[in-house]
Amino acid sequence: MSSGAVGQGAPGAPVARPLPILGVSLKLYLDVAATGAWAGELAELAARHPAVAGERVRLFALPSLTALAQTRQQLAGTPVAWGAQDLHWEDRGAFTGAVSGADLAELGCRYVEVGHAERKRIFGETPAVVGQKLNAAFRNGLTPVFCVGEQRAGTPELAAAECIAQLEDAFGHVTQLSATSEIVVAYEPEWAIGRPVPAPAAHVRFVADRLRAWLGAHFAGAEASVIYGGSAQRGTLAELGDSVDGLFLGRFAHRVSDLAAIVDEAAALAE
Ligand SMILES: O=C[C@H](O)COP(=O)(O)O
Repeated sequence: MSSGAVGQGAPGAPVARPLPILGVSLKLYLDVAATGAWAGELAELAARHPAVAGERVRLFALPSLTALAQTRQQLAGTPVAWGAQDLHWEDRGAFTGAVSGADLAELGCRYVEVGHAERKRIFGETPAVVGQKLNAAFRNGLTPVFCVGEQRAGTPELAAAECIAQLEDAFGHVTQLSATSEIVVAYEPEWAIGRPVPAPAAHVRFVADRLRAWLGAHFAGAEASVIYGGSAQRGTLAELGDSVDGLFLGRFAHRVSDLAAIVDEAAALAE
């Protein structure tokens, strides 16, 4: 871990409790036109739902890169934030096809996803690459949605240890935290992504608790949230309660009516 980068707080110090957060990654499921229709409905939901309009529940959307500029136009002026699903670890240079965190910040992105299981498994991102990308997010004032999760189903103790090792590995590359840095840790067991149902609630609660404790010891003073992803859907947040700060949604938020029901669950938790 880089000296001075983290560990500003005393071990066990409480992390500031954030508002419920619901993030949606569209991955590469929707084309540009379908993303436009979805974002339009999302903007309407934000306008009519009192918990979103009143900013008691935070929403963010991560469309595919080609739909990002359009999504920004549709969500500008709403309480819904937007961001990207990936970034490069350098901001400028000869990096064909790469996405600059500086450009994402210029496009008004608040969030950027780092270290998703699919980036590691399909695109071969190593822990060092993930750590450098985490640093690039902080450097550019973006809030990383930092994904951690065990590869195979097992005990919650082993899962928590694997996730914390991923956090420690990545934070070893972080040199650019500031007093206003924020992080969202998305706990996504790899074996629960793309399935019909999420991981068992007791498993998620145990791991989320350990992640919160780690953040309390190493990221105190900054806003840190732990959200759950991996086939999260209607009913998941109601079951998890305040053991998590929200959800990272995929397929089960493609219908904005389903997302609205999940916003209701988050609003109930916020009260
Ligand atoms: O990015 C989102 C997560 O990987 C969850 O996706 P999923 O709910 O479709 O399994």
